Amino acid sequence: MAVEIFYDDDADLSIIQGRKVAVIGYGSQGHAHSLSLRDSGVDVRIGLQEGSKSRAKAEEQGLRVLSVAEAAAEADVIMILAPDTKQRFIYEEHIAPHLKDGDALFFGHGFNIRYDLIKPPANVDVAMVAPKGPGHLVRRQFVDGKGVPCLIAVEQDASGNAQALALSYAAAIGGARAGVIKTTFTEETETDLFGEQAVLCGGASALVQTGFEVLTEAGYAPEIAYFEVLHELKLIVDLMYEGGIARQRYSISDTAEYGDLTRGPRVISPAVKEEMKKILGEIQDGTFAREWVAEDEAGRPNFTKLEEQGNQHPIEKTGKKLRDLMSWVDRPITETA
Ligand SMILES: NC(=O)C1=CN([C@@H]2O[C@H](COP(=O)(O)OP(=O)(O)OC[C@H]3O[C@@H](n4cnc5c(N)ncnc54)[C@H](OP(=O)(O)O)[C@@H]3O)[C@@H](O)[C@H]2O)C=CC1
Ligand SMILES: CC[C@](O)(C(C)=O)C(=O)O
Ligand SMILES: [Mg+2]
Ligand SMILES: [Mg+2]
Repeated sequence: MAVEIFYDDDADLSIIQGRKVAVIGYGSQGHAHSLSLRDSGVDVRIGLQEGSKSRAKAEEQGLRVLSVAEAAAEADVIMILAPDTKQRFIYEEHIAPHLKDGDALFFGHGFNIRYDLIKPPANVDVAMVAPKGPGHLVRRQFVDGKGVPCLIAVEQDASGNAQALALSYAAAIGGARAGVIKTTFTEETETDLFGEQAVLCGGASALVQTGFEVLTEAGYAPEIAYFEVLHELKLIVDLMYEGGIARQRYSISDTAEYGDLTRGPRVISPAVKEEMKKILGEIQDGTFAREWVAEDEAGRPNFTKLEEQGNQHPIEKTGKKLRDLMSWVDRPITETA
């Protein structure tokens, strides 16, 4: 079935401009949504926990920061942009007691609804506006007059206007400049988790690290290995982004293209595809969600260990040295947060 895609002309910005929005969290997504909502003429306040590291940044940007409970009580659209594993506690303690008839509860990712961690009451709209890109680029694209595509979904339409409200919100953060696709909480959650685990983050990071290891273990200079498997990856992906895999293949040499066509499927072999299917199965049957929630509740021992191992990988040291020589590359991921 063809998806529905909406653009600026389909959205009514005045809907979100007529509401009071609370953004809970001021991290990667939170700062991008809040600043762009404000720049789009929306009445926005930020809800943060006591002692939050993010408070100073939000206040420096001229935003009004309240406690989560105060922000939720004041607002009629509450967008939860705190970490997925913390959302249910924040919701139960600080948001649920302040929900009123006609309020809207918004999410930037469907995890807590898809896995039944948050169960909102029947008298509020429950919708999602999920940018398909990192928050810092969501903001950077907005400032540059462009946008990151967004997904919208409505889980509960108490008002009868939840979709128009979600589309209006998506337009206010620049999403409708690029395209807003209608989906469901289930489809967004499962595809987002699969994408980040198998391809965008897990797959790509492991591919780059393994390529670097193969070259350096074979005696090649780490600097050459770094340029080959990491730095140049962006240039190749930029071509895919602009014109698909076909454009990338048009631009590379025919020697590279022959290697691509014949060796690529050996790297991403049928066994890799089978593993990807297993990963998708663990997302669909809730295994991954249960594991991640339990890992967080246990204080993240495995997460911390693996993150540290990643930081110690030799490619990070080589990369830092080389990026220090290319002033334009190591641009702060945002000028605002
Ligand atoms: N990162 C991304 O680009 C994307 C994220 N998403 C989704 O957006 C949501 C937010 O993710 P992300 O932006 O990465 O989160 P971050 O980790 O970058 O930021 C989380 C923010 O929430 C605050 N916070 C933490 N605990 C609490 C609390 N108890 N009460 C109130 N605020 C709290 C943090 O404050 P402090 O600084 O004090 O820790 C911080 O400001 C998630 O649902 C995620 O899946 C969706 C698309 C892309
Ligand atoms: C790809 C990672 C992501 O899903 C994103 C930036 O969209 C995330 O959860 O951060
Ligand atoms: Mg994503
Ligand atoms: Mg994600």
